[in-house]
Amino acid sequence: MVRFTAVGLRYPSPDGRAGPEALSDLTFTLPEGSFTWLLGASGAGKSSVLRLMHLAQLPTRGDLEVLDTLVRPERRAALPALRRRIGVVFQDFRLLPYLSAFDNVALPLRLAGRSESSLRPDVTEMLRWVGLQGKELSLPQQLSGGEQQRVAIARAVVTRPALLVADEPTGNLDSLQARRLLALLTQMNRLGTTVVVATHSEELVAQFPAPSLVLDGGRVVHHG
Ligand SMILES: Nc1ncnc2c1ncn2[C@@H]1O[C@H](COP(=O)(O)OP(=O)(O)OP(=O)(O)O)[C@@H](O)[C@H]1O
Repeated sequence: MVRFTAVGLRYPSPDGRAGPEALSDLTFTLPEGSFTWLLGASGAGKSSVLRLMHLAQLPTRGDLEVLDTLVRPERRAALPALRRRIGVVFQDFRLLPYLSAFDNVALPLRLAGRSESSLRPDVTEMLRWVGLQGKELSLPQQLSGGEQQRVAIARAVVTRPALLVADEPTGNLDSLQARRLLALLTQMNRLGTTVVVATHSEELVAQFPAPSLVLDGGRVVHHG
């Protein structure tokens, strides 16, 4: 479950002083196991909301609960463990260019201290799930955009996250690849993961109907 209660976010301005609020008075709840579209014009605050959800940013006011944990600056020590339960997919993939598809997907498991023998079947299964069997040894530059994004999805879900957030994950894909990617995200959702996807694509939203959270000027203008 993700709950925002009167959350505000203020980024520092270039002179180091507090800038204007990028997000104001956000109050909403995303139930466990839900799928939510995050919509709004450019600059409305979608990425900022997702950054709060995956704990890359802390609110400057209000209460934020992620996976039933109240996120507070004074509880910073608890954040790394909470972050490990959250998967993130970015528009620009953010794969490590010098690692193979296998090693990109294996990375979060290696960072969590999993042994090589125990992670190998999980990584192989994830790459098969996203349709990349046979491409395990390919470097990102040897893969198409859609294939790279599928590696990024496999990397985000290999740890079996309880929450998966995706920021414009289909922005660099053609419509067929975008539909395939959404099919994977909805499949994860059916398996119990809470999923939040920010997008500009009305076409995609029409193809995968689900509740939406709509932002305008850093405020929620519709949820449902
Ligand atoms: N690191 C930052 N420092 C200062 N201001 C920021 C920062 N990141 C975002 N903002 C501001 O916060 C507001 C919301 O930006 P955000 O990136 O969340 O919008 P968005 O809806 O994701 O836009 P887009 O669809 O273009 O990605 C904007 O006014 C933006 O200028």
